Parts: sequence; C-alpha cells; structure tokens
Amino acid sequence: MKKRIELEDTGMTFETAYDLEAMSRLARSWLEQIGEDPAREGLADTPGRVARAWAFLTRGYQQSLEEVINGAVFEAEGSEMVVVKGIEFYSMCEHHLLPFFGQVHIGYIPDGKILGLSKFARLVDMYARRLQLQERLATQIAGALMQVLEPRGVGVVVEGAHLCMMMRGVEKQHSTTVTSAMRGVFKEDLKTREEFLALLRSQP
Ligand SMILES: Nc1nc2c(ncn2[C@@H]2O[C@H](COP(=O)(O)OP(=O)(O)OP(=O)(O)O)[C@@H](O)[C@H]2O)c(=O)[nH]1
Ligand SMILES: [Zn+2]
Repeated sequence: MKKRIELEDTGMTFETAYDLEAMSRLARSWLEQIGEDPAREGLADTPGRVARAWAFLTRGYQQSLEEVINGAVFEAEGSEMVVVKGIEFYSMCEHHLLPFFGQVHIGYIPDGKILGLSKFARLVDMYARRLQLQERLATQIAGALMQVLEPRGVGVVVEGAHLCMMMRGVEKQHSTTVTSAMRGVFKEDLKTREEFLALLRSQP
C-alpha cells in the first residue's frame, strides 16, 4: 500500500510503497560494513534519510505510463516536427548505483495525436528515476512515445555525465556520453533526422 511521506530537507511530499523500515535497516548495516558507527550522533538519523532518499531516487518504479500521461493526448491536424529540448534528468547507473545526469531532447512528428508538453518531462522522470543505462533511458522514452502517440516518428537524444566515470574508475571529468533512439521517419528518413539534429543545435 502506498503512503505519503515528506522529505524534510525540501518539504516535498510524494507517495511510496517502499518498506522504509526495511530500507533503513539495510542502510544501517551498510554503514557498519564501511566501518562507521551508525550510533554516533551525526549518523543517528542517516538510515532513515537514506531510505527516504532512495524511495525518491527510484520512485519511477511505482509509476506507470498511463498514470504519467494522465489522458493528456489531444487530437491535432498537421504533421510538423515538435521538439522539446533540454529536459534535465537525474538517474542512477545500474552498475554502480552512482548518479548520472544531463539532458534529454525529444522530437516527434505527429500523426493526428499530440501530447501535453509537460508530459515529456514527466515521462523522462519516470524512466530516469529507476536504475538505468543511458542507452535504455533513450529507447524507453522513444518506445513510450511511439506507443502513446502512434506518431510518424520519434527522436530521443540523451546527453549524460556519469559519476561512476568521474569520481572512480577511469576518473574522466569532462567526458559526456550521447545516446539516441530514432524511430519511424527519424530512423528511415535522413532529412527528418537532420532537421531534428539541427533544431537541437539551434539556440532558443
Ligand atoms: N553502456 C553503458 N555503460 C555504462 C553505463 N553506466 C555505467 N556503465 C559502464 O558499465 C561498465 C561496467 O564495467 P565493469 O568492468 O563490469 O565494472 P568496473 O570494473 O566497475 O568498470 P570501470 O568503471 O571501468 O572501473 C563500465 O564500463 C561503466 O562505465 C551506461 O549508462 N551505459
Ligand atoms: Zn556506473
């Protein structure tokens, strides 16, 4: 059963079905394993905070496409490209459970159906707030839009910086990873893809 919890540091509330007590116990045991004393004053409330933080960071598991779109699909004439770019995301890599973050750019050519603009950001968040691979983030967003809008095509470009490559491992501070998923005319028609990529380069 879902219950509403508040993140005390932000005042933000959200619903979760996680067993926060069980997650706190794991966080406590984690602290012990790294050689810390979970009973010391500064760490006393940490397991609870970690549990709430992880419930927030992975809340996308508790959302469905239907819930996120919430019926905001509208009928529309025309088949001009729509581009929503610079949607920021924060995600956790599934290999190291470390953050990666950046921006998602989305383009599509409608075929009778358009999507409420805010829903692009909600869609990105739903998939980003799960353990992810950057490639999969792009393909899941593209797949969801193909399913919901049945458009002529969709293009998704994700630019991300991975802390697992910055603060450990190869320790490269300036590399960004760009992944993309092209569907329909964005895949089949070079001109469409070029138009999309040119729009991504243009300044607002
Ligand atoms: N393709 C892809 N790889 C990722 C992503 N996030 C992390 N990785 C990579 O996953 C790989 C895991 O490689 P392993 O050799 O099993 O793990 P590791 O020893 O921690 O690797 P290093 O990071 O090279 O130290 C690394 O190359 C990471 O850079 C992602 O979103 N997409
Ligand atoms: Zn990683």
